[in-house]
Amino acid sequence: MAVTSNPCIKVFTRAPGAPVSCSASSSVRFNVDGYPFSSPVGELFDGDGGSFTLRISRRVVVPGRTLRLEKIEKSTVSTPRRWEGRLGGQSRKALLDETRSTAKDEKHYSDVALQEDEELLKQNGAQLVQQLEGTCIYLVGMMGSGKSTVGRGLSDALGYIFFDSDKLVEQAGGTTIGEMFRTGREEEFRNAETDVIEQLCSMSHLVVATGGGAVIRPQNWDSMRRGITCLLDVPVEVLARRVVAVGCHSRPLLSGHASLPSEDAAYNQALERLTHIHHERYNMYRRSDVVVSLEAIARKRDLDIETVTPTMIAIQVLEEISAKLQKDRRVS
Ligand SMILES: Nc1ncnc2c1ncn2[C@@H]1O[C@H](COP(=O)(O)OP(=O)(O)O)[C@@H](O)[C@H]1O
Ligand SMILES: O=C(O)C1=C[C@@H](OP(=O)(O)O)[C@@H](O)[C@H](O)C1
Repeated sequence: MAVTSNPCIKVFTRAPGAPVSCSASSSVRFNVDGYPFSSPVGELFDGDGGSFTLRISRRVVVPGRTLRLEKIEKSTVSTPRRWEGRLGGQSRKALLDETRSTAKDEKHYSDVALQEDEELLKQNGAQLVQQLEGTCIYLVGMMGSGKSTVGRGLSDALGYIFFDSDKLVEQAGGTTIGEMFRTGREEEFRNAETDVIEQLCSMSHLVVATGGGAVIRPQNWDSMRRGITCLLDVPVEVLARRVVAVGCHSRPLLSGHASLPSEDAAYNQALERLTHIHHERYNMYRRSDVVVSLEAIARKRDLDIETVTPTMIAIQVLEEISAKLQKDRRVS
């Protein structure tokens, strides 16, 4: 993933040879490997019908390849709806699967109840997207708090694009996070994470699952403050159970060098490390614009905390963000 200032990229219309007609108020929206960009046509030059070159004035991620233009829109603030067809179905299914597997005891949740939540999430998403006007959402929180799982569902409900910053760091470095930590390159990982977050923050219509440690760097906050930050607050005992269930190999801060004799031992080790990290970072996590607490959702719905589904959490995230936006509007 290369970062370039003032890059020029060649853009082709969907149908080669089709005329490109843009008015001064148009904006061009397209995506590169799933990264959405938009650029006012003021920066567009060399149009020749089927293709034209676009100068991008902001710092953006440019893989240096030919792009296919998806749409030219008449307004600089465009709706993200056009992404729905491509991304929506799949991530909605993923969230539903995750939610169903979370509802381990099927007696807790009938299909009707699950569908009602799904419906509510969709409705809340459709309402909030109007208020958000493309503002990005950054999910922060401890390892295992559900940033990736909940983030996918949120992006689907909003018609936003979802990114997991850990995955982008791995793609950029051509290695795994586990490998970077194992070979003593945590600093390199943190720098790459900062780069990725900085690049993402120049875009719009994104839900970003940040890495659990993104909050430790003020520079990351400077980037994330361009959007809305949301903390997923999950008790450490729940986190430990989750990460042990999937194995700690992809979370190097939790896995030791020696393999542990039992699941109990793995749980105790994870709990101890998570408690320590949580204590160290607590004040940084609390800087988030909104806080979504798993305990509060469980109380509100009169549920056992372990049975709160990702869909329920995504609904709460939308509610908290909506309340924050309304409050901000009242104040200004
Ligand atoms: N609400 C939930 N209930 C039960 N398990 C969950 C929930 N949310 C996430 N998980 C599980 O916890 C693990 C960690 O979730 P993940 O989304 O990867 O967290 P993060 O991105 O914050 O590290 C995954 O195995 C996921 O399936
Ligand atoms: O808390 C941390 O410092 C880390 C959290 C991980 O991300 P998840 O929160 O997605 O597990 C990953 O970025 C890396 O292992 C470091």
